[in-house]
Amino acid sequence: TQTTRPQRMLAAVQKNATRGDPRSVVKAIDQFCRQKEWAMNVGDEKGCILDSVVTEVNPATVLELGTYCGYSTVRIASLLPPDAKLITLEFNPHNAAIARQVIAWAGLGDKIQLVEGASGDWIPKMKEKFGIETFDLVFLDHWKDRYLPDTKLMEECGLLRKGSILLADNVISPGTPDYLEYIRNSPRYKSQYFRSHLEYTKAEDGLEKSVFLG
Ligand SMILES: Nc1ncc2ncn(CCCCCNC(=O)c3cc(-c4ccc(F)cc4)cc(O)c3O)c2n1
Ligand SMILES: [Mg+2]
Repeated sequence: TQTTRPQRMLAAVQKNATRGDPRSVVKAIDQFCRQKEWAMNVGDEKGCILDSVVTEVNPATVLELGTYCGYSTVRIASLLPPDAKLITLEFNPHNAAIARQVIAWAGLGDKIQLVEGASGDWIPKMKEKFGIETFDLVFLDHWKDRYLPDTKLMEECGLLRKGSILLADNVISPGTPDYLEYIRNSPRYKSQYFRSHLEYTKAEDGLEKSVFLG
């Protein structure tokens, strides 16, 4: 029977990456997506910007919205300090199953908690279910029309503190116009656009980094 793209991506990781070596997992996925099949990972170019933000913030608590196959999950977790925790939300059970295996291959299972479900359902439960006070860094990479409502939800649930960083993928392609409008005009955020390209292509895309001012 026909395999899925996430299954073929996992096979490429298991074939070409070294167990327990997160950067080799990232490299194997990027090679697969450049040489074999495009896939919606943040990719190597925007991934370098992601790396620099993670390194600068050095977060103890990270929330990722939209795991897909775990590429950015592994990329972020590979840079976290020893006791840091990354919670990643994925509602597609097939993608979640693939991501768990990618995360396991990278040897990062003890830093990452993958939760299956929709952001709108889980954000209000973060404190009670995971003992989270606030997130130091949030990576938004899920439904593009959920970036704004989920940001407002995180504010309402008290999950952001003065200095929390939001990093949003795809603000140009596919685009998140209502989120950009809000975050760039709100007195509660200081935003910065990092211009780049849509993963594995020449099309424009970029990351929007926003600091919550409290
Ligand atoms: N609420 C909730 N909670 C939890 C969840 N878990 C998953 N989801 C649903 C997420 C579905 C995938 C989201 N990602 C994208 O759609 C995406 C698309 C492109 C792209 C595609 C075609 C083009 F021609 C150009 C660009 C590029 C990207 O980098 C993207 O990230 C959830 N939703
Ligand atoms: Mg994306």
